[in-house]
Amino acid sequence: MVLNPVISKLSGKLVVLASASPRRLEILTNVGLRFEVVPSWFKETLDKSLFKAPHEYAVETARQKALEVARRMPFKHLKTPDIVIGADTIVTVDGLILEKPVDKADAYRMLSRLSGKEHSVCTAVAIVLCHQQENEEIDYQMTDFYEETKVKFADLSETMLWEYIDSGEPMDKAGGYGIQALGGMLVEYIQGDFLNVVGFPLNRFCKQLDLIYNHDPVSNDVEHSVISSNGSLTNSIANPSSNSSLSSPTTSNPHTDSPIQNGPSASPASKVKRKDGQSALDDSSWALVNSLSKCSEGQENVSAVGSPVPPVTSRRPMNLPYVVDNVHTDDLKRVMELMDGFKASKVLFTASKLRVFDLLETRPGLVGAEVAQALEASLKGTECLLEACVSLGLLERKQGGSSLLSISHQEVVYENSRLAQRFLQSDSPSSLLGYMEHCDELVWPLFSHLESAVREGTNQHAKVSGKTITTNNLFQDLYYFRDAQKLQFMRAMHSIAGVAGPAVATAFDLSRFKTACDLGGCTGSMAHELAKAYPGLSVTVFDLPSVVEMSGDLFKDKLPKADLYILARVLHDWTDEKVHALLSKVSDACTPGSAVLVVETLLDGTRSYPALQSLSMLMQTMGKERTGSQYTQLLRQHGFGDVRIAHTWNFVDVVLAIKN
Ligand SMILES: Cc1cn([C@@H]2O[C@H](COP(=O)(O)OP(=O)(O)OP(=O)(O)O)[C@@H](O)[C@H]2O)c(=O)[nH]c1=O
Repeated sequence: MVLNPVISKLSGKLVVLASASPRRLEILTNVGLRFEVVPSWFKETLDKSLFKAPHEYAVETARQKALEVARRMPFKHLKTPDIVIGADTIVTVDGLILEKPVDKADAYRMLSRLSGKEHSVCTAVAIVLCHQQENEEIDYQMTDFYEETKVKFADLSETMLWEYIDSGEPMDKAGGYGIQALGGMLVEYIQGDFLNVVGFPLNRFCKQLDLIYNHDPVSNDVEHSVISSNGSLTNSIANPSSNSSLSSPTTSNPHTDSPIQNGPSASPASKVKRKDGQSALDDSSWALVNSLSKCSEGQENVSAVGSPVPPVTSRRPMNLPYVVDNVHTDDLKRVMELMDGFKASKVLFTASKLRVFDLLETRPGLVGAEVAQALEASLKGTECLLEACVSLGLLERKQGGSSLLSISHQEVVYENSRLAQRFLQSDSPSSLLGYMEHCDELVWPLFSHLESAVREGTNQHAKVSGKTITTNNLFQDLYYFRDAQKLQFMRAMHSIAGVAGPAVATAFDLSRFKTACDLGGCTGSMAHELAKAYPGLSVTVFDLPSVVEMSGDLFKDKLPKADLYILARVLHDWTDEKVHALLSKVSDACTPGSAVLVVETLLDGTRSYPALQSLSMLMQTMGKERTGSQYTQLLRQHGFGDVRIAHTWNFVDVVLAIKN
């Protein structure tokens, strides 16, 4: 091949593309490369929070994809490749990593985020060179790189967005679009390598091959990780022909600062050194990975630091935990978090109820015994609770660092974390204590009957309080039954509106409206936020007689006149039948050009908060959360033609619908 002497260097070698992406296959085929495709089984589930920058996540994923295939082929395909190429493409916007959408709602979420903005597309490529030695062991050498391209999207209308999503194109593509096809119509400009966006940075790949195959190994400075067959690793100058001269497989542990032998005990992610000499994970990740590896691996593996690691031959796949353990570690961490979720919630509720955060606001730096005394609680229980709060990031332990073993309890003092100062102190403007109390007292007991709720499809109050709650007596018999319950519910709604209100008020420009009426507006905190954001807007609150002065039943009484109606966390309480009844009333009260602002948590198929909240509504009211398109459809059926959706990434999202 005249055009590219680099590609021709690969002829006669068994080159494997560890990717199922048809785009990568096409790009490499087009330049005359001969290769086999063996899609990687590596699941893209690395914990993104463990990486300092998005490209590090992509690089590590590409490495794992390539390594998985390189390690699998000798056993499953009974042949050893010479070179395995893995890649991973991610889109980053607003500090978020977008991969392939899981469904249409996810694609919608991604594309609406990209609309009108510039974002980055990063493709990482990992190249694994495999060399079978005479004793049949295999040496793996790896090099990696990433390429970044900026892409600017035009403003996308709802119609355009949905037409594109309905074309099916977004589903197998990072960020939910394909620049090479219909998605090209969404793009205003790009800065950088086009093929990098499509999924493979060909130019950079050729340069990398050139460094590997055409340069004098002594003069080139391509540093890359080397994983020998026994799982150990070092950094070396690229020189596949001289694998016998690899330097000793040691690197240093950032925690001990002592040289350690990287045996199979080290986490795959922490084990591989990056080109810049940094571990792919930061220090805190070391602690996490190492502690988790204690759970998932044998003790002798963990204690292998400094001790010789028994050689592993290519015939012993069971002793090659490199890829497998990484997947298991992430999955195990996730499942442990889920199993413990209820304990964490209860720790949060209990510490809030005992007013631990208020105490430490007024008296920061108390020792456990002082907290116990102030709470009139046991020392043993208080210390356990405080430590649990520290582990959950609610409190900070001061003096003596993080090791409980190295300090006596007397020296340990506690302070509120930033999160607690913001959301858990009762005098904070964004305090969530009211909502937390509601979750603890009302929602928590209902959730112990989740199985019945799922089987029966009804609310579970009869099991908890012996009271039958139907949609006819929902508020009077449930939330407003006694003064104490009413106040608790009002505090809950008030605290959510306090946190979500500013984002709701500014999700759309509402300055053209002169009068607004918050239907079911409870304590008026959402109304207050709107009035604050729009000084020209006069807002009234309409709710049941026991709640406000301007009172009435949304379903029975005449609605006050306004040119903007607000329905904040109201529709999710009701069945579709009741929602139709309510929207028809609101629509009748609207004149053309006036509007309704629906404030709800929108189901999007990905976030857990709306999905769990939907179960909560089933158990409380027999209502449910809905998707943006379900609300759009409902509103259109009631004469609201122009429907727009804004995601606030807060408790609630916002739908603005203008009456025809
Ligand atoms: C932004 C963009 C992305 N893509 C495709 O998005 C997938 C990313 O996913 P991945 O996880 O990197 O790869 P994969 O498809 O799952 O394959 P695999 O390598 O087996 O993980 C790749 O396909 C890319 O082409 C396009 O086709 N066009 C674009 O404009």
